[in-house]
Amino acid sequence: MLVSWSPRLITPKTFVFLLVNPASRPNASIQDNGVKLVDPRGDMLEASWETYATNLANAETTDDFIAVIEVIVKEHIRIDQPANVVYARDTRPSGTHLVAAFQDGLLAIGAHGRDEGITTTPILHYLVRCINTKGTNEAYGEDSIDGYFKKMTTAFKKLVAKKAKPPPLLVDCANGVGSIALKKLGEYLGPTLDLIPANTSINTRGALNHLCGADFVKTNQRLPPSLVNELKPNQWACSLDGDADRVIYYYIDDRGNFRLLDGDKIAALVAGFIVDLIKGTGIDNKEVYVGIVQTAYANGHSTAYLKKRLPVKCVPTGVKYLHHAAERFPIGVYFEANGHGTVLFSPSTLEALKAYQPNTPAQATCLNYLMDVTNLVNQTVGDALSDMLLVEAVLAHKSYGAFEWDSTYTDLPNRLVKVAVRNRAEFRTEDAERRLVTPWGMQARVDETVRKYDEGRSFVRPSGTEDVVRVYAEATDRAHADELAFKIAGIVYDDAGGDQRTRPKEFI
Ligand SMILES: CC(=O)N[C@H]1[C@@H](OP(=O)(O)O)O[C@H](CO)[C@@H](O)[C@@H]1O
Repeated sequence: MLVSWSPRLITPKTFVFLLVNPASRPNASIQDNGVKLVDPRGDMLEASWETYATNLANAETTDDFIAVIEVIVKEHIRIDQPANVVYARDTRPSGTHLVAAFQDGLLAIGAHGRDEGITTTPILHYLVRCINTKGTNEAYGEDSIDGYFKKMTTAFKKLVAKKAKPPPLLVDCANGVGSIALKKLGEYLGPTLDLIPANTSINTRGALNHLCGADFVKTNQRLPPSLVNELKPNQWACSLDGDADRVIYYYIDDRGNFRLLDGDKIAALVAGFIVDLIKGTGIDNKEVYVGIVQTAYANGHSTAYLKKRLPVKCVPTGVKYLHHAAERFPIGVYFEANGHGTVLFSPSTLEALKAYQPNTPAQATCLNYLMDVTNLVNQTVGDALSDMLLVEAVLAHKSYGAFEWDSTYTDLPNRLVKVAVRNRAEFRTEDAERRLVTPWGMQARVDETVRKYDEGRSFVRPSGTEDVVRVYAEATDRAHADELAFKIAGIVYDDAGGDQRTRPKEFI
């Protein structure tokens, strides 16, 4: 619904009465002095009529309207001052035009802009957190790109100081902005870790993510062709994605097989390390513990492995869901199987760790390492470079190679396919996207098919980023996982397919 609203014609209170229908938005209630909202996490947000009056002339829809209020109130935004916007771009040629248009927009509304040039998504998130927390007791760091690299590499160097030097690391930069950041990272790391960049053609049109990058490796479950003659057996390597917010590891085993070490494997490795450090500190505080957040795409064996050891929560696909769920744990480790994730330490956990007095030198060492981990991880968003250093630090601590890490648990073979359908809005899900509500009857057919496969699991969900429906399937062996995915995709296609380009025999 589009609503144009002029504050001169209608009072904000009437506006809210008109738009916030308590029946459709049971989490909003009209009060004498303003509006009360309860966000999905149960936080109570309040806003006075004055706040509405001064700010909401630009809100066009009910959802915009509510979202604006929620952010203003929750983040204590000073609405009487001009906005301060930090921006940057990636390496795509379209970036220059987009930035120019964006700068015009800033000028038009009288906002201050700070141009950070070409940099990664996670670095931009880092800068915003630093600016917003400056001078508070949650100050995150120095608000500069140098500050980002210094914070992360100082922590990494402390973590690995007494460990054997890790072997040189081959890093596929997806021909994206990660290659610029990786070079800089190498300068800050010095001799601590040798990084060997691959796929760094940032000026070649069409090269971004082409036959390389985290998504290529995860989806195709094979090496980027450019690394085929580079990677030696048992040497591990990693791939960043185009804006360097995800990372995937892999290696070639003794028998020449490609082995993926994806976001689930990273979560298991990192969570195990943090749990060991907490135990090592001797801290006797039931409120300091690790929880895991995954999506339905997490491999069934990773979920089983983790559930035996830690609380595990499954949320819908998308980092916003994972991040918020992880904030609810004292230490929340969240990773999508595709390699996007990080670790969040709650403010009270950080306070407890800072206040804790260890009793032995060994406990003090563990506590220091834990604090180094809090500085190494980018707690604002998934960050390929920070996650990569974290993995390298954990491997160095555990004296693990790729094989030992891979042996934590064995992945179930799995297959992800996509189906173009008439209208993906027909697909509605529940239970963190693991079950279909509509089209009516489809879930029952999926269940009936899945039952025929040992350790079979499959789910169907509409993509949030592409006009397709995704089908995921896993089973005890490769042929069965492929067959199950193919059969479920067939069910989807028969009931709702509409595009001849994705007939079942062509599913990818
Ligand atoms: C199966 C898969 O990898 N889905 C991706 C993809 O979402 P879809 O909603 O599946 O299109 O893009 C998201 C944004 O990058 C990412 O968070 C998510 O993991």
